[in-house]
Amino acid sequence: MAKTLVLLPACETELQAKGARVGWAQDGLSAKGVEQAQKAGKLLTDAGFKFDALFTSVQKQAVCTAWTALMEGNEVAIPQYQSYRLNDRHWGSLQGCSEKDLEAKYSKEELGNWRVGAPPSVATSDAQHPCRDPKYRAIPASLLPGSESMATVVQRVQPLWDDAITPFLLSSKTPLVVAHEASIRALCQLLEEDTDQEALEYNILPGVPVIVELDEDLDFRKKTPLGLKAKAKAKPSARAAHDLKPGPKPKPQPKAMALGLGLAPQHFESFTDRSFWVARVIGYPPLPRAADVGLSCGEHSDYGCWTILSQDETRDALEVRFPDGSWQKVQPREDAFVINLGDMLSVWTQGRYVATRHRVRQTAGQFRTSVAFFYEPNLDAVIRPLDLGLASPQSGRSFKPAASTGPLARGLAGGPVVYGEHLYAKVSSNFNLQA
Ligand SMILES: O=C(O)CCC(=O)C(=O)O
Ligand SMILES: [Fe+2]
Repeated sequence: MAKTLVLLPACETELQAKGARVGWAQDGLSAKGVEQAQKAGKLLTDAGFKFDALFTSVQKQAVCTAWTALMEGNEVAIPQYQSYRLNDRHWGSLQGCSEKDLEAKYSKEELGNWRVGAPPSVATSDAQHPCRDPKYRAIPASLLPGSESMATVVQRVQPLWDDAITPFLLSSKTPLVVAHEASIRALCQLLEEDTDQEALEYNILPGVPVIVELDEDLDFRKKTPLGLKAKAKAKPSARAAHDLKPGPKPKPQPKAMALGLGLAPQHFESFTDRSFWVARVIGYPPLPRAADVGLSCGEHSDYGCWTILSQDETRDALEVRFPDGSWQKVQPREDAFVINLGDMLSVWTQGRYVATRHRVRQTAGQFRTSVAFFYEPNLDAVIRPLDLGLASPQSGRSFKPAASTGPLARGLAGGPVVYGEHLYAKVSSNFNLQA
């Protein structure tokens, strides 16, 4: 059964009416903001919504919006959960500044970068830093930001989504989430599995409720703003009728990997949202049958997350190394792909998932073709062992570290590896790029 979630973006505040950025400041609604919230409440009541729980930030703006809206209906006995995880984005030293002041003080480029990236941070000694605010006393200092990028807002929102909101949805209850432009954007980004740039395109308007439909596994189906007049559609031109209609973007999401490791489905998204994936069609001319050691593709493990490999019908070519050191043939099957786990998956899981060592010996008298899709982390992703509650690294078992030096060795020993560094080290040792 489909699930429904209602998101209500907080209404205009006094500071916003003056063109300033609120961030984490406490700021009540402006007269216009109160009207926006009342209108939202009427829309939700008229549409027949009944809520089982209310989630807000700990900011006046969201709490006032929520209750002004709810006062328009008769449902006031709802459990309310407040969390700093739904706060607006912390704008660091830009907080409270008007757009005009910012334009005078900073370059267009800087302001452009801070749409996605973190603006200059406030120090913990600064009154604007949340650690100075008794409201956040119970929250570990390391979680309280001095400024935030879009990505860190997503990280902040995610645990609340995973641990608090999803249980309501899974038991078919309808939660109302009243939060801020940035936290609602982050929540939608998580649900829609979009990148920061894609999320910048969302139209999140103060006081305009967004009805989100999810399927029974909580996968995103669609979101619809309530009460916005649909824009008149331009008649399609003859040319447009011939254009390819863009479908949903293919986004290989390592969800199964996250779920299989007991992590939240989106856990790997920030490591792979700019995946350095590669797809290769590989041709292997036959080697002379007599060639004992002639290898078409020498022993190696793949570099990143995993590889999906399709082999043609040539038999006896691909071989996989087993823990006892022996080589086993991996014969092609029409109904199956070969999945090779990569080095970074080994680092993440401390060897629980072994990066398969494999090679190709193409001795059949025919030309062999294989197609490999290498799914890799972002080049700048920092990979370090996950906290999976493993008793100890399983290096004693079947896991044989493939490198004794370099970034991979560091990763296997528990340290961080930047994927691009590992890739470069591996490719340069394979192809002698030092020259
Ligand atoms: O062609 C194959 O079967 C394997 C290719 C491979 O392992 C690779 O290119 O990394
Ligand atoms: Fe490979």
